[in-house]
Amino acid sequence: MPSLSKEHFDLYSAFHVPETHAWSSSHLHDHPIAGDGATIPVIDISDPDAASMVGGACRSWGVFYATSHGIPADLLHQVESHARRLFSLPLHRKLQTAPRDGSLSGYGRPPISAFFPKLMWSEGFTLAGHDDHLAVTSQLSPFDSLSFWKEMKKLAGRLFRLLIISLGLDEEEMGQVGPLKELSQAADAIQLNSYPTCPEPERAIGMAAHTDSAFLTVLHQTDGAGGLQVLRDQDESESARWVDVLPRPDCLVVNVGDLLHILSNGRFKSVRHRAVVNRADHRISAAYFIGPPAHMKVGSITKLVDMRTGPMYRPVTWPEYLGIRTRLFDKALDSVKFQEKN
Ligand SMILES: C=C1C[C@]23C[C@H]1CC[C@H]2[C@@]12CCC[C@@](C)(C(=O)O1)[C@H]2[C@@H]3C(=O)O
Ligand SMILES: O=C(O)CCC(=O)C(=O)O
Ligand SMILES: [Fe+2]
Repeated sequence: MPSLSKEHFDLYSAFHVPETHAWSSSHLHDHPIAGDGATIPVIDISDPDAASMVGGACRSWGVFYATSHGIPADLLHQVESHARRLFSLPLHRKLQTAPRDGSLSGYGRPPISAFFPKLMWSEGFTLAGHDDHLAVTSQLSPFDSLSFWKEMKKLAGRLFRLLIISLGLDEEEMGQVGPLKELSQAADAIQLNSYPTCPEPERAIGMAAHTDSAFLTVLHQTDGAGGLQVLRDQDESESARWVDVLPRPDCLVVNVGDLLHILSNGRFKSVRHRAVVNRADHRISAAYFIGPPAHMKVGSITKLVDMRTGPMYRPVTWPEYLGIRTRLFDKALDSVKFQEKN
């Protein structure tokens, strides 16, 4: 019997998927898996035409691969080995950094675990800011992550600017988004995810289907079998399908979050995604989330609002939105929507 600490099943020594981690087929097979036809956009973000390509991908897919992203390969490698070291520690050591007194930061299950009757085949470190990154991981696996946080924030600022340009906004039309332009004042967080190999991957899920709440998520994943899938529901003619987001060399995965969907008055799609597991490959991912400063209310950019129908969503701050999601999860976005005007 694999070792069981008081509340954590040891995923690393499991010979089967226990009932606690066994998901129903109806949940896991809610949509078919797309054939290899579906191709997620791969965008060179230093291309002169990058703004319209990034804008187009975020409208239709809500996700794309970014190349020429400028994050040094050895920095990504360092973060990956830092994460592997963290996750390879004994469970009781990792549990010492479990989130305490209301903080989000620390080792454990992703916050969305609370919404599901079954446990996911993954573990994670949630880091709500660089200071938390230091506080949580310094006694476990010292790593100076500051340059990673800085580089990811700079990249996120580049991507955000491309999106704003693609919306055709000029300075004053930026309105309250103005100070956000370079995202220098933005708030950010990192989620390190570990998906151990699974003896019965068809019965488990690494990370259940969700949308991210922030403006943008920039994700680095280890090479190998992959596991991230995005839901492509392009049009009525075909049912929605899960599309694999396989690891690609020199590519980071960028996806739109709920708050960018709100800011763009619904133009950019907050893509639903999940992570499946496999028998052979212990997968790690590092997701960087960037959003508005904690006190800033985010509503639809005025220029994008059709004056007849008014804005789609009411303004919320990121913390407010996380609170709404804690209560309503998948219904969070609908709960901040102004009722459809008939
Ligand atoms: C700043 C963030 C963003 C969070 C909450 C908080 C810290 C942890 C992030 C995640 C990481 C795992 C999926 C998710 C859905 C989750 O449960 O925790 C993310 C969530 C969000 O994107 O809303
Ligand atoms: O590990 C992945 O590929 C997805 C992780 C994710 O969706 C998240 O951390 O929000
Ligand atoms: Fe996510």
